[in-house]
Amino acid sequence: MSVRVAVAGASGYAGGELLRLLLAHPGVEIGALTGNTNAGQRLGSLQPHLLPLAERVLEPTTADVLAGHDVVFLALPHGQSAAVAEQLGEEVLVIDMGADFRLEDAADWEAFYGSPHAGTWPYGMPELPGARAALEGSRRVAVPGCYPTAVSLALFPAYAAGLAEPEAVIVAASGTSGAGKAAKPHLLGSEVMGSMSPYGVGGGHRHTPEMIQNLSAAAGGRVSVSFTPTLAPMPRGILATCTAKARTGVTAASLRAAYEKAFADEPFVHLLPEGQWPTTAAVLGSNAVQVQVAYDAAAGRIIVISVIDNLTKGTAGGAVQSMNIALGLDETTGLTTIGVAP
Ligand SMILES: NC(=O)C1=CN([C@@H]2O[C@H](COP(=O)(O)OP(=O)(O)OC[C@H]3O[C@@H](n4cnc5c(N)ncnc54)[C@H](OP(=O)(O)O)[C@@H]3O)[C@@H](O)[C@H]2O)C=CC1
Ligand SMILES: CC(=O)N[C@@H](CCC(=O)OP(=O)(O)O)C(=O)O
Repeated sequence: MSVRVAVAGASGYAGGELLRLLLAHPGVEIGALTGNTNAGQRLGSLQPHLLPLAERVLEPTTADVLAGHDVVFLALPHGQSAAVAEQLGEEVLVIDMGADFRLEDAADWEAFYGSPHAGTWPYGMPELPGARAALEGSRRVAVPGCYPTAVSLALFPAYAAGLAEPEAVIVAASGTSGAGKAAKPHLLGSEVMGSMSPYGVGGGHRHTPEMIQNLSAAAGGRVSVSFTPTLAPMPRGILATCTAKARTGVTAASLRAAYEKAFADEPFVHLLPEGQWPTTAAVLGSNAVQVQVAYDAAAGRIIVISVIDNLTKGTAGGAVQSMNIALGLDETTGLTTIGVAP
C-alpha cells in the first residue's frame, strides 16, 4: 500500500531534498509538485539531480492542485503555510517544513516573526521526551528548524537528567543552503567562499525561542539560551557547539551515562566513542545526528557538540521521519544513516 504525496515548494532546497528522500521511500507515490515563480517549469531544469522526476512540470501552489493527496508537505517560506493548510481537509496529513506552527507562545512568534501566530502543531522531533506519542496518528506536523534540531538533540539529555544549569551558550556553524535558494547578496560565492561570518548576534535569531521551548520542556523549568549562528563556506551541514554550567556533583562519567541512556534506542542519534569528534562531512545526505559530550572540569561546564545535515535531519529527513510515525510506518522507512564521503 502506498500513500499519495504532494510537495508544495518543490523548486526550493527543502522541497528538493524531500523529493530525493521520497524517491527512495517504498511507501509513497509522488503526486502534485508545486512552485511559485517557477510554476510551469520542468522540475529537471530546477532540480537536475532528481532524474526520475525530470519531466514533471511544477503547478501553482493552490488548494485545488494539492487536493486528493493523503499527505501534503509544505516547503514554503515562513508565513505562507497557514493559508494553504487551512484549505486542506482534516483527514489529510499536512507536514509544514516552515516555522509557522512550531512555537507554543504567540508572543514569541510575533516578536521573532512579526506576524500573527497561526497556531501550534505536534512538533516533529521524535527524540524529545513525549514527542513520538504526540506524532502517532496526528494529521498535522510542525517540522523543527535546522539549528533547533542540532541544538535540542545535543542538550536535552543534560537537562532531562538534571545535570545542567538553566543557561545554555551555543555557537553553531551552518552551510549556506540553510538560507534557501532565493538569491541573497551576503550569499554571493565571492562573499562566502574562504570566510566564516556571524549573523543574528545578540539574541535576535528566530530559532532562539524554539530552542528555549525545547530545552525548557526537557528541564521542567525555563532555560535561557544565548545563541550565535555563523555561516560557513560549505553547501550543507551544521556543527553546533553547546555548553552549559554543570550542576554540583556532575562527573564526566555521569554525563556520559546520561547521554548513553538517552540515545540507546534512537535509530538516528549516535553518541560517538570517547575521543572522537563530530564532523559535518560524516552526516552529509544522511538523517543521522552525531554527538559527542565532554565535561570541562576546570571550567565546570558541559560541552556537547552535534552535527547534522541541515537539509536532511534538519528538515526533509525530519519531515519524513515524522510522516512515518504519523502514518504508523516504521520510523526509519526511506531514511539512511549512511553519509557521503569524502
Ligand atoms: N534550507 C534549509 O536548510 C531549511 C529550510 N527549512 C524551511 O523550509 C522552507 C523552504 O525553505 P527553502 O527550501 O530553504 O527555501 P527556498 O527559497 O529554496 O524555496 C522556497 C520554495 O517556496 C516557494 N515559494 C516562495 N514563495 C512562495 C509563495 N508566496 N507561495 C508559494 N510558494 C512559494 C518557492 O517557489 P519558486 O521557486 O517557484 O518561486 C520554492 O519552491 C522554509 O520555511 C524554511 O524555513 C527548514 C529547515 C531547514
Ligand atoms: C544559514 C542560514 O541562513 N540558515 C537559516 C536557518 C535555516 C532554516 O531553514 O531555518 P528555518 O527552518 O526556520 O527556516 C537562518 O539562519 O535563517
